[in-house]
Amino acid sequence: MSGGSAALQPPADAVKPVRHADAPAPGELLGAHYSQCFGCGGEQPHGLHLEARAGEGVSLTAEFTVQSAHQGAPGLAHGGVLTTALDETLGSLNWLLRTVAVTGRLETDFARPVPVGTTLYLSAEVTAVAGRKIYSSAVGRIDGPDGPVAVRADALFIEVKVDHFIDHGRQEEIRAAMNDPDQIRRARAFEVNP
Ligand SMILES: CCCCCCCCCCCCCCCC(=O)SCCNC(=O)CCNC(=O)[C@H](O)C(C)(C)COP(=O)(O)OP(=O)(O)OC[C@H]1O[C@@H](n2cnc3c(N)ncnc32)[C@H](O)[C@@H]1OP(=O)(O)O
Repeated sequence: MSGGSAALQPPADAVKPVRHADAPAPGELLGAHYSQCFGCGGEQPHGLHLEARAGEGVSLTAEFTVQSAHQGAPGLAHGGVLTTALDETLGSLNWLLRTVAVTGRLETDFARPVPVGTTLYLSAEVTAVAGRKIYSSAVGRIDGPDGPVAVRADALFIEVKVDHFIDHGRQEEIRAAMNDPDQIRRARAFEVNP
C-alpha cells in the first residue's frame, strides 16, 4: 500500500484532469519527447527505451524491458532505474493534457524485485489538477499487464513554461533540440495549446 505523503494529497480545490482535444487517440504510441532522453529516447544506448501508449481519459500504459545495463544487485533491476521508468511514464501523461511539466515530487514503493530480462508493464493516470500542480499515480507489473505489482508511485508534477528548459538546459543540447524541426514544432504546440 502506498504511503502517499501529505504533499501528494490533492487540495480541496483540485479538479479532475481534462484530456486535451488533440491528445493522441487511445491505443496510439506517444513516441519519444526527446531522442536523447534516458527514459524514452531512441538514441540512448543504455536508456530504458520506454514506449508509452495513450489510454482512455488521462491515462496511459507503457512497457520497458530491464537490460543488463540497468542492474543494481546482480541480475536485478536497480531501484533508481525502476523509479526512472515510473517518472518517465508519469511524465508522459502530461502530453495528454498538452501541459509542459516537470517532476516536483515522486514517491516509489518497491513491492517485488525485478529480474533482468523482465518486461515491466506500467499503467498511469492523472488523478487531479490544482492550478500548476498535476497529481498522478502509476503501477508497474511483471509477468504480464495483469501480473503482480512490482512497483508503484505517486507524483506531483509542476507546470512550467518551455523557457524552463531553455533557461536551465546546457546550451549545446538546447541548440541541437531547437534545430530539430520536430522539437520546434512540439515546443510551439506547447506554447499555442496551453
Ligand atoms: C527546446 C526545448 C523543448 C523542450 C520540450 C520539453 C518537453 C517536456 C520534457 C519533460 C521531461 C520529462 C522527463 C521526466 C520527468 C522529469 O524527470 S523532469 C526532471 C526532474 N525535475 C526537475 O528537474 C524539477 C526541478 N525543480 C524545479 O525546477 C522547480 O522546483 C519547480 C518544480 C519548477 C517548481 O518551482 P516554481 O516554478 O518556482 O514553483 P513553486 O512556486 O515553488 O511551486 C508551485 C507549487 O508547487 C508546489 N511544489 C513545488 N515543488 C514541490 C515539491 N517538491 N513537493 C511538493 N510541492 C511542491 C509548491 O508548494 C507550490 O504550491 P502552491 O503554493 O501553488 O500550492
